[in-house]
Amino acid sequence: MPAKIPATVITGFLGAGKTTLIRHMLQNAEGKRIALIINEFGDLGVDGEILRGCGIENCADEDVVELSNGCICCTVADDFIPTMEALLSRETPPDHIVIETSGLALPQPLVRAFNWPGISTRVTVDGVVTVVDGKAVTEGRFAHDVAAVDAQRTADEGLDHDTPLSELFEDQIACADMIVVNKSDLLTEAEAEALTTRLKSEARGSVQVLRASMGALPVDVLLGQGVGAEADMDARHEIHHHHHHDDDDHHDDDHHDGDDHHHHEHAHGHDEFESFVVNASEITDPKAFTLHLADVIRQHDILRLKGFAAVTGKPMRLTIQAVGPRIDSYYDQPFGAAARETRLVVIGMAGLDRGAIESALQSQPQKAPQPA
Ligand SMILES: Nc1nc2c(ncn2[C@@H]2O[C@H](COP(=O)(O)OP(=O)(O)OP(=O)(O)O)[C@@H](O)[C@H]2O)c(=O)[nH]1
Repeated sequence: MPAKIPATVITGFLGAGKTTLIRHMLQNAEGKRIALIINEFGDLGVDGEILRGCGIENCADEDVVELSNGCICCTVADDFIPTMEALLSRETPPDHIVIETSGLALPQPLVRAFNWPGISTRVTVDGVVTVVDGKAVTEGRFAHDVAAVDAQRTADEGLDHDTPLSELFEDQIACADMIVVNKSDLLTEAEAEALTTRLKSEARGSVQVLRASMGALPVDVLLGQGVGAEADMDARHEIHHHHHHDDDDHHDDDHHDGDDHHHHEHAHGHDEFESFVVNASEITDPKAFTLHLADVIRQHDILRLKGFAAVTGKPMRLTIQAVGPRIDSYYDQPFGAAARETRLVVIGMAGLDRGAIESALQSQPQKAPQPA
């Protein structure tokens, strides 16, 4: 029997830097044939576009597979398993499979899926890498400390108080074989130390915690962990229970039958989020536009905004990435055959004011204020 193909699961909250880390890995893969499976939240395939557009030699377009349904933990059977089977039955199967989960996915159901008949004999989970936005967590956004997050939420009447942000984060930590404290460039030495110590204490015992900037870690460190995570799920319990639990003791597990126990524990956190795509015309002033975006993000509590903008007079598309209040933008490649338009995916907690956000993003901001 041929050796099992190793698969690495890359998880981490929205905007932590999963795509950036994968891009770096592909650029440094040195001939290793890596197939990528991407599961994005929202229908704009930005991560797939970024990775496909990277022009990396080892990364042929056909090696980037996007799962069509938003949520990997609900669509394992319909979407993920067939995708894996198709990959495995290729004439030249990949040396390694890397799966990028959506920033809102729980990794546990995905890892469990590797125990499926027909999959378990051919693939094994080499390791689960959880990418953490070091800056955001240090600032207390989607932190572990549920009490602190809840206190913050309760203090801010504009926020829904009963949300699974911190649960998702903790589940992603609980499932990790390796935790990457990314965005270290934005942290002081002391902050990086403190966060590393804290994550080590929250994670399972054997877990490595590594710092990185722009996901730059040696490929040999990321891949080849050889853990076999799918056989070790008991150690990776989802540590959180139904998120209504605190409010209502009658929601305890006991009235659910055993089979749906795990399902119940997941509490379908992702239903609490929504995403949509906004199309807009060309923008004339990218600087003014990003300032305007920052306002819209703040005003509407948008968690993540990403996509491409067409800028008048520029043949290249402007990639825009916002994680909370921080916005990056850069020209990445010509539009080519794609329509010259601005397309942005917006992700936030359910209840976003879609109409208001759409019209705000579609309105052209005034010229950027001149520096004094
Ligand atoms: N300063 C800094 N920015 C980073 C770093 N890593 C990623 N970023 C930026 O953070 C933003 C989000 O990075 P992505 O790699 O798209 O994050 P992701 O986890 O794939 O995001 P989702 O797929 O939306 O969950 C981008 O603008 C990146 O350029 C880092 O180490 N330092």
